[in-house]
Amino acid sequence: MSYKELKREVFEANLELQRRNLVIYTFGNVSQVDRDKGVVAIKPSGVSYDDMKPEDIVIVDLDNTIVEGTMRPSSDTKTHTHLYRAFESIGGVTHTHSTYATAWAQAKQSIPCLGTTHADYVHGEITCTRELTDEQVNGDYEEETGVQITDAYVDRDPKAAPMVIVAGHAPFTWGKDAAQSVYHAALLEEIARMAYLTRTLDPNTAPLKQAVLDKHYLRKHGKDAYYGQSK
Ligand SMILES: O=C(CO)[C@@H](O)[C@H](O)COP(=O)(O)O
Repeated sequence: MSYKELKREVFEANLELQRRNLVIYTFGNVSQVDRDKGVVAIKPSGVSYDDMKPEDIVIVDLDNTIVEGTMRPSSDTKTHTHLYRAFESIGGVTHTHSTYATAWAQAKQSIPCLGTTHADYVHGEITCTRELTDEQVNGDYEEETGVQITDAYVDRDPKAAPMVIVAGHAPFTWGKDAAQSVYHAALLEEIARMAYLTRTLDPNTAPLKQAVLDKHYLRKHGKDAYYGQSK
């Protein structure tokens, strides 16, 4: 894929964030990796979705050095590239501040699997990371945010749970490409909203039985399916 084609795909994926009401103003960002070229295309920092153009998308390498582009890459670039280096199966990353998923992140609570809608897409809870330590916050903050995410996946397949919420911050999702990472961000927001409303109706709602969770997840994705369909 040429840089121009990669930028176009990432540009369209970023616009989809706004179309799905997952962001306002300049919140959030989407990227996609080209592993053959060793580069990542990502949203420029601080640019509103209404003003953004395909040529504004910035190309960086996996060490965060700008390869092509005149604008500053997203402030979350180091988190994106950390995930690409750690999770070799992923091709796209999305970060939003969508309302319900961010509320669970601010409450520092993982989202339990309370129903089959959740189970169709995530094989278990949607994990909330540990809070960053003061040392991490005062260090390379964006890189350390990525570390908190990958630390939560030491014993977990990122394909089986392509969405996470960062304590005190907001969600990150991923997928086989930028478009699918946005699709997972939209699914996360809906699942987070359902879970919030469920627990509002009954704070003691028990998680879905494991047999039902397994049935729903595995019939859709199988054990080795690569994320399943994305539309
Ligand atoms: O997480 C944050 C801010 O907390 C970011 O997602 C901003 O909401 C968008 O930053 P840029 O991508 O425009 O630098």
